[in-house]
Amino acid sequence: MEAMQRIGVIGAGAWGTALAQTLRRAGRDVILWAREPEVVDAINHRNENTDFLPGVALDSAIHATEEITDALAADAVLLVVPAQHMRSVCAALAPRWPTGVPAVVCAKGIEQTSASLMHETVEDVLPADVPVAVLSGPTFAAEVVRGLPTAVTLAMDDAHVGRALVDAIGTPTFRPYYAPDRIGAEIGGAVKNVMAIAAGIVDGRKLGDNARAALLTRGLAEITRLAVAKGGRAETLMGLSGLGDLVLTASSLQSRNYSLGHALGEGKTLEAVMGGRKAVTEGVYTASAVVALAKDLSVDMPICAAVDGVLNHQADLDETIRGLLNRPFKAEHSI
Ligand SMILES: NC(=O)C1=CN([C@@H]2O[C@H](COP(=O)(O)OP(=O)(O)OC[C@H]3O[C@@H](n4cnc5c(N)ncnc54)[C@H](O)[C@@H]3O)[C@@H](O)[C@H]2O)C=CC1
Ligand SMILES: O=C(CO)COP(=O)(O)O
Repeated sequence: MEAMQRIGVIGAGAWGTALAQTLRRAGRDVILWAREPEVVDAINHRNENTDFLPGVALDSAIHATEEITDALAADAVLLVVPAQHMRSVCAALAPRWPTGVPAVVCAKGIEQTSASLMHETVEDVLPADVPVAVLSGPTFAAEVVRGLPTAVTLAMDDAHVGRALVDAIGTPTFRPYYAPDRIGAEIGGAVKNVMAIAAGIVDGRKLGDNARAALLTRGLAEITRLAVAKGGRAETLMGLSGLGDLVLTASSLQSRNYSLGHALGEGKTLEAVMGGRKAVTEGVYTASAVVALAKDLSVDMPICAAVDGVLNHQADLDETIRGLLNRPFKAEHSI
């Protein structure tokens, strides 16, 4: 397969911007679509994304555009819009998508209206010949954009295209590991956001380090059950896009999801926290979608259901915690 030199990036939030900078470090030509004209202007004229990733000097060769289809003049296209907007954005791209050019899903979430994973949503809308990969893993944009060492999972069935994408995106400080399992990679990335909200609640409520460790371990068991029921591999969840991202996101106030949970645990309301935020907090939307998906697949996901109850059904926080702690004792592994 020919080397991929020109890469389109759809979405110039924090993550799309950090990926564009990474691609420049890898020596690629980058065209970055931003929804906001002021973001296009700031990137092209001041080499900074003042709205979504302020304070970092971007490579001056990153070309931002307001015209979404400009980003399709590329050898591969990264899709970096919030999960609930992925379908409408892909619908705008579909009629002009170049034959056979791979798409890489970089969002982490499950669609609320359909309980679809992002690669399923993208495949629903883009032409059938588009190979769709998933990029996921422990990656705070603010660290990636500065070139701090990071490793990720690049998942797709086709190892040949996967290898070409790894070569196009990878640098010594941004190391993609190929995996064949998109389902596992996506479920790990999406559901860890819900677990991070739960872990933030545990810490904000001062329930202790033991409780956080228990939550994360049982949370990983929940995530793995869902991934396997959907057709993914358990081993993927032990990798960067599973355990790796869960550990990162569920233990740092840098995370929008964890910090939301932390504030809820301290007694703030969802409206008060979200009202002051421009950045997307994916776990808020994925919580209800994951509960619907788990129901479809008959998978028990008590932690996700508890988070959904608190966020979307006015469940009392302390009663919800008591409910989880009073579940019947059971074997640690299915026997
Ligand atoms: N920020 C991070 O560290 C990481 C984020 N991600 C994922 O990347 C995805 C994008 O997140 P961020 O770049 O952090 O976003 P952000 O929170 O920095 O910015 C919000 C983004 O949403 C876009 N947006 C708002 N309304 C829209 C609409 N109607 N249609 C299309 N786009 C719209 C804005 O243009 C902006 O690009 C999310 O799924 C997130 O989970 C993944 C890895 C790391
Ligand atoms: O996905 C992320 C890190 O891997 C970013 O997490 P937050 O969206 O919670 O900030």
